[in-house]
Amino acid sequence: MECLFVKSACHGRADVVGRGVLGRVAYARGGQPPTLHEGAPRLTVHMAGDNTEPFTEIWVTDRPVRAGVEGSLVYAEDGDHIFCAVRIDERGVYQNAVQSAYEQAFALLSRLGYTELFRMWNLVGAITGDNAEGMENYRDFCVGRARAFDKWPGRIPAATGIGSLSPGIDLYFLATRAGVPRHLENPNQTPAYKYPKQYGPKSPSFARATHLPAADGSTGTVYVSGTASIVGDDTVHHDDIAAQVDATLANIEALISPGNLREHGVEGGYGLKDLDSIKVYVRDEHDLPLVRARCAEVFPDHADIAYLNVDVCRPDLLVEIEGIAG
Ligand SMILES: C=C(O[C@@H]1C=C(C(=O)O)C=C[C@H]1O)C(=O)O
Repeated sequence: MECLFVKSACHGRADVVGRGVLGRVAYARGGQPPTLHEGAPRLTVHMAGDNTEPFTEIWVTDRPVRAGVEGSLVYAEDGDHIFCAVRIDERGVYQNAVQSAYEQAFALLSRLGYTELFRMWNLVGAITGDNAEGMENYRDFCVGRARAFDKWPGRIPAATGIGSLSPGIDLYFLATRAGVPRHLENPNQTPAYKYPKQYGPKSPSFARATHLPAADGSTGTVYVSGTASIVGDDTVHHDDIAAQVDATLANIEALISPGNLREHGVEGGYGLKDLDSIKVYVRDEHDLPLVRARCAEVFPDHADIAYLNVDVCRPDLLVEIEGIAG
């Protein structure tokens, strides 16, 4: 399985043609709930604006694909991996709907035998705005997700929890039955699931990264969660975008370094030049040029990299970066 970013509606990219599609996520200027489109799940999320380019993230495979719909979940599987997407429409309080969407996804993964959830994306409208009861939408979301994980026998994987530009919550997941993932923490950050109560009644359920082993015995793939300028559990470098970018990059470097992988029982290691499928979330439009310039310096020229001008999960975070090392 491989992730590709296609910059326009064009289907002509050579590395997509003729391959199976497990899922498409269109980062677009409006949203659409997931459906089956050309035999594969397609979710359209409202996350591109006037100053950032829409693109489609495509999960491709060389194995035969079987797609399906179950309740509000849309999915496709290839025997090794499954992609699954669901949308939660706008409502006053999200936690019950989030718990139920996660539980339905978990039930599907269990029934089809993809018991190793390794990556999830949570795209939350008005993420730092308040719900109908005055609780921040992100905290409300975290309550529902945590309740679902309390009952899930598996481990908590890598994730992104980020703002989107329309109300409601879009979720998509990747799980596997090939190989055992290892979920990684960052030596410089408090595990998010242990954040103190000041950040919300239920801590965010995610790991800093998830490692999937390779079939050929090489280091394998590290799915890096959305990473920001947080040290311990504190946001660092308030109102300083350049310093927040550097702290974010330092966090990613520490996370995927040989030393940290070894701590988690994984041989090998990566640096920023090994990242691909990179998404860079920037809160304030006026910071885009600086962030683009810095990312162009540190990430490989050949990497797929997309910029999105959206809110981050804490009001004081100006930037967040995710990617895949391998
Ligand atoms: C930036 C942070 O968290 C964000 C929120 C996440 C979530 O709730 O799933 C996952 C990673 C980040 O997108 C952080 O706490 O460091």
